[in-house]
Amino acid sequence: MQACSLSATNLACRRGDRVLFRGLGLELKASEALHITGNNGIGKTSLMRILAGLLRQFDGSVEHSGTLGLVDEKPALDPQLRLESALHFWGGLDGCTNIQQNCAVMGMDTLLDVPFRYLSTGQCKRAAFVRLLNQGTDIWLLDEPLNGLDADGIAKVEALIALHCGGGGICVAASHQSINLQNAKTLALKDYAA
Ligand SMILES: Nc1ncnc2c1ncn2[C@@H]1O[C@H](COP(=O)(O)OP(=O)(O)OP(=O)(O)O)[C@@H](O)[C@H]1O
Repeated sequence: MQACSLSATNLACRRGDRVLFRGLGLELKASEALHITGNNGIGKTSLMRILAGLLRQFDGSVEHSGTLGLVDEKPALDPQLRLESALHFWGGLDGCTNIQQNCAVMGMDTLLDVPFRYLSTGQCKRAAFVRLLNQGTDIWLLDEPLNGLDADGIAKVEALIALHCGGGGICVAASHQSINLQNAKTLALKDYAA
């Protein structure tokens, strides 16, 4: 993995007529993790989408080196396809050769024949993490990564994050839930509320 970094300077976000936050800065280097906290509607998803380059900030700048992978509520897996085929569509583009192995890591290897649309909420979240593993990106942006997961799923995701950061990756997780992120910094979005 290349040495990665992620920083944001003086960020502001506006949705519709409302400025949600302003003056937000963060700086992460290889092996670091950040937990972004805040109540419903404060702007966590908006911030994650800005960091991912999917939403334009109102002010400020974001810089990164290394590849980005986002896990959110929309895993972009084709609901009409069997899980295996849906994963292979993206896996082919990502050049991933160990899709089966990543499915096993998330406990999804017995569900490969099931159409994606039939998966439960927690199974969809696990599939989203399989996709993230398949991508092999340096910087993980995780929006509510534990939503829908049972205790086993939570333990698996927390272990994956620890492994990712231990190997030089960066993880930013936005959640109102507590997450066991080793040595993580915390950013309370309310401190930047406009
Ligand atoms: N396209 C949009 N136009 C106008 N307002 C929007 C738009 N998208 C989101 N918002 C508003 O921006 C605010 C922040 O939404 P966001 O999803 O970022 O919050 P959040 O902290 O992730 O919330 P939650 O914890 O409930 O997931 C909300 O009040 C939401 O209604």
